[in-house]
Amino acid sequence: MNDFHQITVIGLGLMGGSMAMALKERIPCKVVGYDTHPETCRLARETALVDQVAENMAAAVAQADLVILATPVGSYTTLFEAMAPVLKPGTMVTDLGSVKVPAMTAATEYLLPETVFVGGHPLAGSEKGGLPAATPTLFENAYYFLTPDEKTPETAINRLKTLVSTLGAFPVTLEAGRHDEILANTSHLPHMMASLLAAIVGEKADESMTAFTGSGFRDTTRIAAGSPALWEEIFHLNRRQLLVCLEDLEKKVQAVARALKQEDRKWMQDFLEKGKVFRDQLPAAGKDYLPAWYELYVDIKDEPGALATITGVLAKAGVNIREIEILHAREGEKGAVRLAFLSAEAEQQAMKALSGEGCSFARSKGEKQDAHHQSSH
Ligand SMILES: NC(=O)c1ccc[n+]([C@@H]2O[C@H](COP(=O)([O-])OP(=O)(O)OC[C@H]3O[C@@H](n4cnc5c(N)ncnc54)[C@H](O)[C@@H]3O)[C@@H](O)[C@H]2O)c1
Ligand SMILES: O=C(O)C(=O)C[C@]1(C(=O)O)C=C[C@@H](O)C=C1
Repeated sequence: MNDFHQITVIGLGLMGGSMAMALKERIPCKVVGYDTHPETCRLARETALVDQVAENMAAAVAQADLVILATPVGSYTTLFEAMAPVLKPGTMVTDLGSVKVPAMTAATEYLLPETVFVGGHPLAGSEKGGLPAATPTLFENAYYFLTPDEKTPETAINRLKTLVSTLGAFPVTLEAGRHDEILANTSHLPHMMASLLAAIVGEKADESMTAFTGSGFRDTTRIAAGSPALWEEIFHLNRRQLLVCLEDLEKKVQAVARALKQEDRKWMQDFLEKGKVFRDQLPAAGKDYLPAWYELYVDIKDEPGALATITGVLAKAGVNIREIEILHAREGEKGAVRLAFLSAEAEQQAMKALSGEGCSFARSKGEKQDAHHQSSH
């Protein structure tokens, strides 16, 4: 149960705006917001994003039971220093920042001992920034890291876990250093690779190349459109871990180049095979943390209304879809929709309902089941 009477969100951009919306929808408490950008404050007031947009940081946090920082991590030291004398004793502070060791260090250094800081980081976001890009569903079905340390009271961790679960996310507790190591590999390096790919084509200043960027290039570079200021800061703050990743990358690039030069096609085939195997099993990755998923891959023709047919059939059958994802869809061609359910029962119900409509689908175990096969059971 939520026991925060007032939650204050500092920074009302993509992440803070989404957090404020989600809190307003799901948590019965007063939500106060603060941002240094006047246009963001104006929009927040105009759209009634929060119950109150504070005039200054001190006013925003003075009565808060929980403060959530949703600003760039580089701003934390100044913010912590300014809020430390204003916070009520026992107030909890958390954040949404992408790098956790510097956040934990700044909190220890600048917040008073009676303030409880627990680092947080939802593994959800977008390349688009600012309040206009915010959405209340951003945290649904997302992993949400919490990085307490050995001094963090268990009750504080549990209060945040409850809040995170109420937002529809999956709380995962991790040591801050381990978090930064993992995210260097799975988020920060990919962002750098996307920017590298964008640079390779962009710097050629060749119009044909820009024109002929297909979905492969677009898929692999989407995140390069993220805020340069935000990402430069993330790279800088996690540079130690990122440099380890880059050393690994350098070795791998050299190995690939060597195989090409030596025409070692077997090596290349094996390398590509390993990548495919890893990528193919990704939806199941993280199952140590997530409750078991029951997944169906439904074949669809990529045409208007195809998705609505599936969701309509399942809604009629009263089946709750936990996650939905469109895969490999290209205009006018066949694609697939990945549906995830939380129980085997829901998956069974979905299979029954879909086969009744003549849909073909595969289960995540890989066994192909078509409408005929299903309806004969
Ligand atoms: N963008 C993502 O996909 C993503 C995902 C997870 C976590 N994060 C983290 O969330 C945080 C916010 O990122 P975002 O994408 O929402 O950025 P954003 O630019 O959309 O929003 C940041 C907001 O903070 C405000 N701000 C900046 N300094 C401030 C200060 N000192 N006081 C008050 N307001 C201030 C800005 O005016 C802006 O409105 C970052 O720490 C980032 O690492 C981002
Ligand atoms: O999907 C995206 O656009 C993101 O960049 C989200 C993403 C990521 O998955 O790497 C990026 C940075 C955040 O710290 C968390 C999530």
